[in-house]
Amino acid sequence: MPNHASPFQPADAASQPESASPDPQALARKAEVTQLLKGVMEPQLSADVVGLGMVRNLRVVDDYVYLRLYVGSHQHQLQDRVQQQLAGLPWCKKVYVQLCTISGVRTTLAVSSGKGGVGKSTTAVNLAAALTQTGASVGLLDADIYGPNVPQMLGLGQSNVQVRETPDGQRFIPLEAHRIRLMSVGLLAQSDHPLAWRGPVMHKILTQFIHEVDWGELDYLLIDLPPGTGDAQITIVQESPICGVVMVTTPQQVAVADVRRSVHMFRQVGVPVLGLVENMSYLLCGHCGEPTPIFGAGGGEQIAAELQVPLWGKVPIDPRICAQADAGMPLPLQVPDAPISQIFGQIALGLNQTFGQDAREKCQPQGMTE
Ligand SMILES: Nc1ncnc2c1ncn2[C@@H]1O[C@H](COP(=O)(O)OP(=O)(O)OP(=O)(O)O)[C@@H](O)[C@H]1O
Repeated sequence: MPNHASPFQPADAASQPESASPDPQALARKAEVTQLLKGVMEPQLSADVVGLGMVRNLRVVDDYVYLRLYVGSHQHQLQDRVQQQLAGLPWCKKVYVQLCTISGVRTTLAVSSGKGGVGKSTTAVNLAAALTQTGASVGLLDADIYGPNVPQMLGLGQSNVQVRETPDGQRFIPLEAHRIRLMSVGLLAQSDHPLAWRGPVMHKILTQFIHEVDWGELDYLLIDLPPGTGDAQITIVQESPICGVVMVTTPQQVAVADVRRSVHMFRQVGVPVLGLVENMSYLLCGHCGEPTPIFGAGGGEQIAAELQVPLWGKVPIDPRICAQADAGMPLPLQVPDAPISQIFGQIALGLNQTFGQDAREKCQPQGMTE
């Protein structure tokens, strides 16, 4: 069972990069605000809003405080709590709290990797499938502009995106396969053509994708990020209420440096990295069952220990993964007792203990349910 007991590392909104040259008074006030915000607890997660990475872009300009609060659809009350907590600041004329949320979505998680081709989309799809098997409602946003393969992996390769007019403007309607709701940047492009977007266009399209999809009610939204730490990842991370990252790597030593960079990027913006999945850890011999470490060994353990991120699972190489991806059927749904299905099942249960129904029941008075 993955260790989800304490997935949140201490984060300090005051330590985020300053955009302007630091003014000592503003810095002192920002530290004061951060300290106060550490007193605002999220009851289900038993952690404060700063440690959870919910407070970002905190700025103090003269006597005014500005911040963004990244929350799930069930956590809007934290906006009032933050306002109340900061109401007593003697020097503060007004606190502006911008609520950043995705309508209907409780928990947004990112699936990320330091480099391409390590199995990030495979992890996202199989984890989404494993989560649906726990009874959760799950959406998958394929934001990998370099290789948007998720529609194919769910058997939705050539589908068209429908748009609905709403009083709040246009909304994309997600596709659905195997009880997973899906939206993908790949569905915007002609097949076989690259998504050749320059910076501002890419920023606009990704932002639209995050905010203009009509997901309905979701327990989990998984975002399959593009690999690395470039513009696209930063846009997505800044625009979405990601409350944690699942980091995917391979056992190879060369993958470790990329993971390190990626983890530091998330920590810099205050987003907690919850766990590490080491993919392609070994090949199980079809005859004798002997594991062979094709891509080296030890990378996952090394980076997990160094960065203090729990290693949630070591996923073997299994040819059925490729076959099921081509067939559009996630392995946990087709072969629930395959080792890979079991590993993702355990990770899904662990996530539910932290974010799901299990955790909600724990923090409610006896006998009450939502
Ligand atoms: N554990 C595994 N066993 C066998 N094949 C795997 C495994 N994990 C991934 N693959 C295969 O490796 C290839 C790359 O996987 P995937 O597309 O998930 O990687 P990615 O990190 O998302 O890549 P990209 O950065 O290009 O989006 C795919 O063909 C996939 O089916």
